[in-house]
Amino acid sequence: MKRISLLGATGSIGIQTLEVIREHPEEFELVSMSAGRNIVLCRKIIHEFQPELVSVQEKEDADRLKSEFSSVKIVYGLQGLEAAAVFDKADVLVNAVLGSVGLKPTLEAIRSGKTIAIANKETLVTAGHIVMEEAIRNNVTILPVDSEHSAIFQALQGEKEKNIERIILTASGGSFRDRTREELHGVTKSAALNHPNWSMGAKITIDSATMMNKGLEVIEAHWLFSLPYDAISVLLHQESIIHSMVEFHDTSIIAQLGTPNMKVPIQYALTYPDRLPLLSGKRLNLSEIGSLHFKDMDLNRFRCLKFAYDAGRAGGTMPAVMNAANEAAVAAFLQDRISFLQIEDLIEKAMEHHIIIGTPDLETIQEADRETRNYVNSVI
Ligand SMILES: NC(=O)C1=CN([C@@H]2O[C@H](COP(=O)(O)OP(=O)(O)OC[C@H]3O[C@@H](n4cnc5c(N)ncnc54)[C@H](OP(=O)(O)O)[C@@H]3O)[C@@H](O)[C@H]2O)C=CC1
Ligand SMILES: CC(=O)[C@@H](O)[C@H](O)COP(=O)(O)O
Ligand SMILES: [Mn+2]
Repeated sequence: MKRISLLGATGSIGIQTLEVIREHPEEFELVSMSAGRNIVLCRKIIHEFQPELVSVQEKEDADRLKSEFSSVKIVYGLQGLEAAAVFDKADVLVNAVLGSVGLKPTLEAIRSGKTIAIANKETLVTAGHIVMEEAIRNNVTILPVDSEHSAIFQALQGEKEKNIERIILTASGGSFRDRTREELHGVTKSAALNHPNWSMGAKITIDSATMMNKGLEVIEAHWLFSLPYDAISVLLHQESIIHSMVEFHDTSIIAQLGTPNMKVPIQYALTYPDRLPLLSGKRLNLSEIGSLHFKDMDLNRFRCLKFAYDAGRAGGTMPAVMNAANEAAVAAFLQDRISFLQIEDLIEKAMEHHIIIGTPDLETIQEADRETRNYVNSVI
């Protein structure tokens, strides 16, 4: 029996993780969890899964839940997130919270010896060097949940790092894949939120439309697989059937395929190195699909991908700054405060404005994150 702590239980990945737990009650148990502000769903999850510790974002919500669930330990805020992450009865932390708020709880969970199943890509983007160092120091395994990284991780089983030529992350192209830059002026929020292949939370769906999602994934891959940026490439693949590939020096390419279903990588991270049958979800039928399409990535069309390569190569505080600018800009777009194309303008401005600090510690990263959010909001 694997005992799970789940951060972001009320989100897209969180809900799918709960489905995996529900489908395999003999294998998995939810022992602690966090929600943000969706208290209606949080309450339902507590009733069904009966975790021992629950964290929510706001104190008022925590007070309300305390009066309803006397046998559950209810905590709140950033300290609450950390308490849920390090809960002593948990073996594994599934980090599916949104944004760089996921960083500190991940580090605390690593220090307390938990295996980490990481969906929260912002954690690795902002402080990959610290996270990976801490994981090595504490002999902790970090298992990818992001579909592309899970694909690469699966393709690398039994392979030697020294034989890798490059990895190829596939990108669907998002909601505006077939539009030119000129056609992006005035696009609506609802059009941007209409991802062609995946049903995901709002922020990552916008990241997908700006191609920042792939940019974050390039940096995430750099840390997870210890590869230089020159060995990480991105390929447009509109069907999201090949989730990513590894090319070896002998020219062989190993790819992982499947219908777009996040329960596969979530479940694999929870069962690794074993597998379990997936009890819900469509099997891939290639003859039904018929053909798959591929196209080189145009960095002038998808500027956010270029920003991410630049930030990753620059290193230091720059990836954290790029990420914070993106989080602030996407939040503003979702609140109808800026247009779609202003997202990338704001990220570019924030990166130009920032003076890099090399090999930053956690406090320096958190300060750069705060300053960048303030800067972006002041520009808006
Ligand atoms: N969705 C997907 O298919 C994929 C997602 N990812 C990554 O996984 C992470 C989660 O994505 P997704 O599930 O789509 O996001 P959602 O927006 O659907 O869910 C986010 C979760 O985090 C909680 N949350 C948000 N802000 C805070 C906060 N400040 N404090 C505490 N809790 C908070 C939300 O709570 P509430 O809703 O209760 O307010 C919710 O539970 C992201 O990093 C994303 O990039 C990676 C690959 C695929
Ligand atoms: C499901 C998942 O892992 C997302 O990160 C997905 O990859 C988004 O798709 P694109 O960013 O390729 O549009
Ligand atoms: Mn992904």
